[in-house]
Amino acid sequence: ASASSSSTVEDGDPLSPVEPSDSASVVDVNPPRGTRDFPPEDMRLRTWLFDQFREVSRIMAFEEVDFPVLESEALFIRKAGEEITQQLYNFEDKGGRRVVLRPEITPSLARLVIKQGKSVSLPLKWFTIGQCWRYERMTRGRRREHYQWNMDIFGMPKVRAESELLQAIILLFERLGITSSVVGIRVSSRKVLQAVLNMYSIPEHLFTEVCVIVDKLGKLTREEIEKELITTGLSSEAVQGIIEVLSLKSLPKLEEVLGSNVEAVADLKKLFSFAEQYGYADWICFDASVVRGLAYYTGIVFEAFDREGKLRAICGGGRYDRLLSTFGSEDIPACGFGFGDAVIVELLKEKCLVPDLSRQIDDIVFPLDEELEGPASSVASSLRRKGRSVDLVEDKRLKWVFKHAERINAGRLILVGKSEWERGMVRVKILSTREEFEVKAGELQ
Ligand SMILES: OCc1cccc(Br)n1
Repeated sequence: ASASSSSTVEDGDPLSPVEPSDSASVVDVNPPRGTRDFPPEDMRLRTWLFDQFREVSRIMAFEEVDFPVLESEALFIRKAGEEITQQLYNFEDKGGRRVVLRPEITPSLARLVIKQGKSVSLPLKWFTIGQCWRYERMTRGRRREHYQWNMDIFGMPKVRAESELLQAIILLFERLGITSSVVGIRVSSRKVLQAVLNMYSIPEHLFTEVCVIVDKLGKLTREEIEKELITTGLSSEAVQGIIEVLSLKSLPKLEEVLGSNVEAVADLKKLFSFAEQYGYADWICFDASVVRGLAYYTGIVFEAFDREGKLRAICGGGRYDRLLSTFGSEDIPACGFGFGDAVIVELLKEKCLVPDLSRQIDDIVFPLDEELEGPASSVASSLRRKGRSVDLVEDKRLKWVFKHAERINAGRLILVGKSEWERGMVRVKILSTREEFEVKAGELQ
């Protein structure tokens, strides 16, 4: 979205007139609306979280990939009325190209799989962690960017793919100290809705639109959902039938309603039986109301939620077997999820599960006066070349240095003093034990 030249832009916040740089007023030091800075403490938490994402991806034998945040707008033009495509952060670049800051990562994955063509051996298991954007009117004060961990499997048509992705999500929760009593994962299949629409002979072309509407169950009232469904042309009998089936939370009941030979039932039964074997059955539950809001899902869908119901979905995903053909390529069965960096942090903070991530520095090197700044450089350099983290401090009073050592949890204080240096020595203080001794500068480890 580009800022207009008039006094306000479409999201209502008045544009401050651009001040000449020599004016008294300071530039606005806040990041753009809806975006975040990551000062060191926040960055340590983000890095720790992303390290957990990476470690689970490694354990699951996935390969890391990456894509530009900037993508062609064409990758995201879909007609199903999804929120994500109605909030595209789109603009025209200086070459007249229609581009976006990507709102999700799956289409980029699909694009690369198509581009790689026959050179990739299937199944392929790829993951990435990347920033995603939306242009949302700030009236709702929601963020415009977040980071998403995505794991996707291409070329695995059976529910093994969904079972693998569920294990990845559950391994992540367990690494964070979250148990199945705190978080659950609702699982269903869009084939449930497909079967219901078939029961009412509803035309295929309405399927995606109906999915996007019923995904708002829980956000809109039942009446609003029914009204939107009727608007798409469904009979009130069909609407009632859909709402009734989507309120089911028992797989045996679903089997009663749809019959045993419906693909949705077979898939879900297989998935729940695998879950027992993986040992994560207590994490997942069948809930027919789960459809997820992305147009391209075609099968099993799932979303993780906090059992207290205070937060938005923690992550979500599903099968999308026909995405590639929407880009003009031959379809490859695929399945994946997106896991955002914001809701999970809210949950960790609420459950006091954020680990101690304070700074840890091995050594502080401090010259006791100016003429020792050179020798302090060689002491610091030799320790760093041995892989130790060293904070080289000067022009400070010793009192400040001790305070600083505490602040950054330094292991040792290496004091470079004149009399010691003349004897080829430095003074070492172990900060945890207050133990102090001299060491030959050349033998410092
Ligand atoms: O999950 C929807 C979404 C997409 C892009 C950016 C943000 Br914040 N949220």
